[in-house]
Amino acid sequence: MKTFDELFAELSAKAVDRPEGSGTVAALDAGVHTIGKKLVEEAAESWMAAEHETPERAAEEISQLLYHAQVLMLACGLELKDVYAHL
Ligand SMILES: N=c1c2ncn([C@@H]3O[C@H](COP(=O)(O)OP(=O)(O)OP(=O)(O)O)[C@@H](O)[C@H]3O)c2ncn1[C@@H]1O[C@H](COP(=O)(O)O)[C@@H](O)[C@H]1O
Repeated sequence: MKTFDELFAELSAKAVDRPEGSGTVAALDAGVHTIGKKLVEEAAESWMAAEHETPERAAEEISQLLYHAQVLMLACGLELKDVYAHL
C-alpha cells in the first residue's frame, strides 16, 4: 500500500531514471494523447464499478484512475503542489 504522494514520488523517479520494463516510462513515451485516453477509460471503469459492482471493485478502478492522473501530470511537467494549489 502507498499514499498518493508516495506514488507520485515513485513515478517522478521512474520518469528520470527510466528503468527498463516500466509501464510509466512507456506511457510517458506514448504521450499526452494516449495517457489522456487511458485516464478517460479508467474514469469510465470507476463509474461502472461504482454503479454496478462492489465498493472494493470501485476502489480498485479508482486507484488506477489516480495512477493515470499522476502519469498525465508528469507528462505535463506538473508537480503535486501545482495541483494542490487548486484544491
Ligand atoms: N498503480 C499503478 C497502476 N495502476 C494502473 N496501472 C496501469 O493501468 C493498467 C490498468 O489497466 P486495466 O486494468 O484497465 O487493464 P487492462 O486494460 O488489461 O490493461 P492495459 O491493457 O491497459 O495495459 C495496468 O495494466 C497498468 O499498466 C498502473 N501501473 C503502475 N502502477 C504503480 O506504479 C508504479 C510504477 O509502475 P511501473 O512504471 O510499471 O514500474 C508501481 O508502484 C505500480 O504499482
